[in-house]
Amino acid sequence: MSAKSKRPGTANSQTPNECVQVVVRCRPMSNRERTEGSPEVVNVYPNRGVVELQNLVDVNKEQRKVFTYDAAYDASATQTTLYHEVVFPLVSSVLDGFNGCIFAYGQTGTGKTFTMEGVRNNDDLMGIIPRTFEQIWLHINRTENFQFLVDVSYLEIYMEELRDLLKPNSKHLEVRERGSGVYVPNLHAINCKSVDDMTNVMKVGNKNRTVGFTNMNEHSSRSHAIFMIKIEMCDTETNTIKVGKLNLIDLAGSERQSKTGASAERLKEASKINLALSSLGNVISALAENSPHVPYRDSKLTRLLQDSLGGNSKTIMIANIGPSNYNYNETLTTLRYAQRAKNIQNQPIKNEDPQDAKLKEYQAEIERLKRLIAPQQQQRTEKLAAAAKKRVKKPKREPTQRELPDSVTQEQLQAAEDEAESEADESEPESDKENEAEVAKSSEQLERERIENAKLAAKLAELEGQLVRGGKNLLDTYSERQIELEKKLVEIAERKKREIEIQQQLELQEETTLEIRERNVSLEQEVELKKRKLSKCYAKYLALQQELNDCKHDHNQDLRELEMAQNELVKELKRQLLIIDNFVPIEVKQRLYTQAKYDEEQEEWKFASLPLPINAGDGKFSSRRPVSHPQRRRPISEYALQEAKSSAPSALRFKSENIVSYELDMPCRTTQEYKTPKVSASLQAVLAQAMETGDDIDIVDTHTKSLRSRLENIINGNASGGAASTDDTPSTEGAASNVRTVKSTRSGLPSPGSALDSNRRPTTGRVPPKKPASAYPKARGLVNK
Ligand SMILES: Nc1ncnc2c1ncn2[C@@H]1O[C@H](COP(=O)(O)OP(=O)(O)OP(=O)(O)O)[C@@H](O)[C@H]1O
Repeated sequence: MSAKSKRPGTANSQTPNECVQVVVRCRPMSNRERTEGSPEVVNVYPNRGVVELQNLVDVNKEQRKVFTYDAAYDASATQTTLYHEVVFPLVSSVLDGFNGCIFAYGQTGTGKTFTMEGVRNNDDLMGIIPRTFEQIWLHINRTENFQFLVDVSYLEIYMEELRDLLKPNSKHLEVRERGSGVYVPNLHAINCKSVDDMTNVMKVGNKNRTVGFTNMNEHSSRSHAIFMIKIEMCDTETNTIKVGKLNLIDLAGSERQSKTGASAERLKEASKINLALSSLGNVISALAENSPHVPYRDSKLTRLLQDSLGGNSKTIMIANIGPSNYNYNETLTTLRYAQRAKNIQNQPIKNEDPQDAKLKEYQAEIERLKRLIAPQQQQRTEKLAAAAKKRVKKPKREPTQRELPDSVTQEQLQAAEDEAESEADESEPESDKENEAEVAKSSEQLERERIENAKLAAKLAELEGQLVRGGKNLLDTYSERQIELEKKLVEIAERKKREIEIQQQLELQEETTLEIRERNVSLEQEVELKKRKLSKCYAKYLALQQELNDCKHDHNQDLRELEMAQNELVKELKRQLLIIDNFVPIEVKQRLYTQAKYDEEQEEWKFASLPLPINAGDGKFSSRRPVSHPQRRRPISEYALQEAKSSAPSALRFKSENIVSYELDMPCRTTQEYKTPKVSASLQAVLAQAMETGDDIDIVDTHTKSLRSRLENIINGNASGGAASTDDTPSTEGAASNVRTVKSTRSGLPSPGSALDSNRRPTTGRVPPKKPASAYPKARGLVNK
């Protein structure tokens, strides 16, 4: 059944939802535990409702577990304290027409039976059940203008079977459900009229209860026992009825086979007990988690507890635990279940004017019987009178024994008979045989009616006897002082309960305050941290901005320097080109152009060595040097490069190709010192025009183009008389570009006629994609002669 779909009560008033009240009770150390030297691991703080469990089993786990409950009792708590503080208010509610349930839960041998029943014939050690008897009858005896009907049943669930403890041989019992809740049809109920009646019922039931011996407990309950008290109350002034039901449950203890030393039979019992308890645990969990499905139907126990857990009852769970480390795991399980049970919400209802109240039935029956008896008595009296008149001679009749239990009715009857007889005596009619027969006949009829009447009266007396009139024996039961004492105890209990609640609230508030304070502290720290981060970031930002400005400044400076360098280079280039074109003989120029080669690796122009004559083997020298791999450059190692640069004698072999680096024997001088020729005015104008570059050289393409074209013009003009360009010989334009000795990456200026000569260094400073290989390894500067 769903926890949300609460069963409606029958004409009852509903109170707000109420959580299951959970109380933990820790028993003292047993003798066995003491002798075995098992340490105590449970600390109870009764004024805060707190239980602390120390973990000595697994050092890796949390050392202390703290649980908070509605109330917690240590070994020193007395039965009286527990009753007045926990149970008394609940029983008062039951006497006000509510359903109530108290159940003791826990491991075997932790004191469930001790808590519920206590020690017999010992006022101090008396448990909850006998104390409720006293409270109930004290209430009944105090309450005037009320009629009470108190019925008691006692049953047990043994091996998942319901057994009537008051009628052990009764047939198979079942749990049923109806509008007002779960019930057990055919369960024997005994009407009680006093504390003694109830105590006797309990004793009879306990005698029939299944108890066994285990290692953990000498008198271990092997069944779940449920003592049911039903109190029907009728206000005789308003004629309203209310019903209170109280279930007092002593569960069998959960146990471990290894610890209890269970025999085959005990094992079977234990498995059933554990099954029912685990289904109770499942129900508690499902209710605590507000699950849509609550598995009440998994066991008889949970079906019977359906109203008490998540139903219409006020419920108290007493979780019994032991203090010893030996039972650490079981104690932890019990405490956890108890913690969960705290979240179960019930919807208690007040059973007012229920349709199925026995008291109502009884009252109706009594009325009916009274109505039946009264006219019959009247008739009888009249008949007796008439018969007496007719009687001539009064026959002396022995008075029959009155079976009527009701003294009032008997007196009335006696008076009527006496009256009739005296009347008959006074009139003294004459005896007549006919009359005598008639009288005898009517006497017989009267006798029959009288017997019938007596039966009805007996039934009436029995019904009336079951009903107890309230406020009768108050002074017999308790003195005024005792009542006063009782009230004070309840007051104290109430105050203590409030104290615990306040203490718990205080602790909660302290925790919250601490949390807030911690949060505040952490927020302040966070702010401080963020401030520091922010100032760091700002400093970084300023530094970066400065860096950016510096970079910009440097960049501009570099740019200016580069422009200046470029200008210088262009000027130099122009100068050199002019010199070459005007003063270097064409053949030399051609040779230089042919030999000039751009070294990609060293990024500079170099003169390729002239091919040496090679001995072909036949005594003749071949002009061509054999190529190990045609059309490929001979690889030059880093070592070779280094050696070529050094002046060591061993380095000669690496310099072999660079003929330019050899010192030549200077020929005898055949020329004269150069004297500046007299340049004609027109030539000077041409030179001046050629050297004219302006202060700032624009590196934009158009400008470069114009410059280039001007240079080309100069070169072409000067070289027009030289050798004509062929496919095999580089053109003059190509030669002009080959003269460059500056690193073109630095100048950034594209060489003139770059489109015509593949040997020229590309304008971008990068090697252009290779063209299809020609017949000669141009890359090495080799040309067909
Ligand atoms: N609070 C207590 N003060 C003193 N003795 C106690 C207390 N609780 C339990 N005991 C003792 O511990 C023993 C076991 O208690 P009890 O039989 O009530 O356990 P139980 O939980 O009902 O066990 P089981 O589940 O096996 O029936 C008994 O001898 C009982 O007197």
